[in-house]
Amino acid sequence: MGALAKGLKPGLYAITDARLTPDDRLVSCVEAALRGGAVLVQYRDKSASARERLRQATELQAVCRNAGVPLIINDDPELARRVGAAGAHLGQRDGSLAEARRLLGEDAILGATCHARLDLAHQAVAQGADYLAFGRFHRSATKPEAPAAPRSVLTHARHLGRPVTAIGGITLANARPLIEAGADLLAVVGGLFGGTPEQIEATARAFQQLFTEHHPSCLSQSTGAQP
Ligand SMILES: Cc1ncc(COP(=O)(O)OP(=O)(O)O)c(N)n1
Ligand SMILES: Cc1nc(C(=O)O)sc1CCOP(=O)(O)O
Ligand SMILES: [Mg+2]
Repeated sequence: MGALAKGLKPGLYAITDARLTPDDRLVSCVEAALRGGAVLVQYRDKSASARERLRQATELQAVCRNAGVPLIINDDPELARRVGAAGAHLGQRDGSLAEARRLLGEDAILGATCHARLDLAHQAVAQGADYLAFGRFHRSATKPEAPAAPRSVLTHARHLGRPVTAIGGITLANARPLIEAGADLLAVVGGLFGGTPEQIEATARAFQQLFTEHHPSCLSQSTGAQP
């Protein structure tokens, strides 16, 4: 499998977190994930002020642009517009995908949370989502209240013709069956951003290696890995 629509590539989707990637290490942690080959980054912060969020998102946009990797802003299409990010991720209570599309334009990447529900995925596609996120697949310290999802939803969702993202409690130890079930992207917070920048880089590289093993032709350009 090669590149997906809108320049998306199969691989690790690194999601920031106010606890694990606090302000003083946000940029170094994301840079480490990018060095390890993360193919997509999401800025997700539920606690910072609007002013802090603008500054942090601006910094991450510069880092991601340098790396040639799209930055997605969680919950907030207006912030995505202000910092020139590639797109936004919206959950079921985060407002309309159609309005986000109007605000950000046709080229923007819009992601939608679908939990374990294919009906929500169908709706999201009809409303213009570019990728579909399902989860949670394992216990998540980041979002323990997220409803559980079976791996089979990843396989079924492939028929919808949008990149399929898995999220929730994903680690190197449990990632492979999710890729085998059909995940194009693995969205990870705790299973990536727990350690030092060196550890984050190594973990990101190991996630990417799982994709390379599953799709031997698809990642050599993005990671620099030899086939
Ligand atoms: C890639 C990805 N998938 C799912 C989510 C969760 O979105 P949402 O349900 O809106 O919950 P919050 O992240 O806003 O707490 C996500 N952010 N990213
Ligand atoms: C933000 C989020 N959304 C989820 C969902 O199921 O929709 S699970 C989740 C948390 C992901 O963090 P971690 O990798 O640490 O479990
Ligand atoms: Mg949300």
